[in-house]
Amino acid sequence: MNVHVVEHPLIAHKLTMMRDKNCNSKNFRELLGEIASLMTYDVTKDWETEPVEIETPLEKMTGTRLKGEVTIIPILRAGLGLLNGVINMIPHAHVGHIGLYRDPQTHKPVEYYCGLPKQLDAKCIVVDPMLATGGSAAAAITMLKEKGLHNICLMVLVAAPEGIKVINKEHPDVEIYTAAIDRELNDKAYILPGLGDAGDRVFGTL
Ligand SMILES: O=P(O)(O)OC[C@H]1O[C@H](OP(=O)(O)OP(=O)(O)O)[C@H](O)[C@@H]1O
Ligand SMILES: O=c1cc[nH]c(=O)[nH]1
Ligand SMILES: [Mg+2]
Repeated sequence: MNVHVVEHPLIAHKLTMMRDKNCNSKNFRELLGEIASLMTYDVTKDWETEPVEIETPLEKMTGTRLKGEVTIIPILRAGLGLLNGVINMIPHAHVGHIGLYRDPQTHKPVEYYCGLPKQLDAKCIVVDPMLATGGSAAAAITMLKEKGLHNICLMVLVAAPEGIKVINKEHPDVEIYTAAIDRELNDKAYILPGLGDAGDRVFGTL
């Protein structure tokens, strides 16, 4: 399976605080951003670098910088909750937006926005806290590929086994990074134990 569970005591601690139904929107947002920054460390750990000539205050040296362009793509709305945490770590990244919501009856994603930077060779990190049925992330990745973006990974906070299977089947080239793999989906396609509706908790629309 193409899935990495990013295991770290700080991530586990913060995610548990977020799952608690008494965690308010302010704390939920802050914790989500902090976990996104911590996860970025793992997502980028094998990224290619290149040498760069610089001058310290004392002498010239050959340093290291990330090679190539980077684009972060939050899936609206909830994906916006991860954006700042990732871009704080990669401040030169471009940002694209994909707007999708799940139809409450069919649980299928409905597209309402797609705005992407032009850098087609960029490494893309698609971010969304929840991978439930996998429909939204799979549709977002298909949209990126149709626009010519092919170097794609997916960062989520909580994944259901069902969603992981869908991404692995429809997009076997895409590595998934998640802070946790939960048990299952309920009959409304919510993740159990999960953390509820991530968008509502980020934006206080409960
Ligand atoms: O894997 P799936 O079954 O597609 O479910 C996951 C999607 O559902 C949530 O978005 P939602 O539709 O609630 O939109 P929102 O972010 O605007 O709240 C979540 O943020 C994912 O995008
Ligand atoms: O558990 C879930 C499933 C889909 N979307 C959410 O925000 N939460
Ligand atoms: Mg939602």
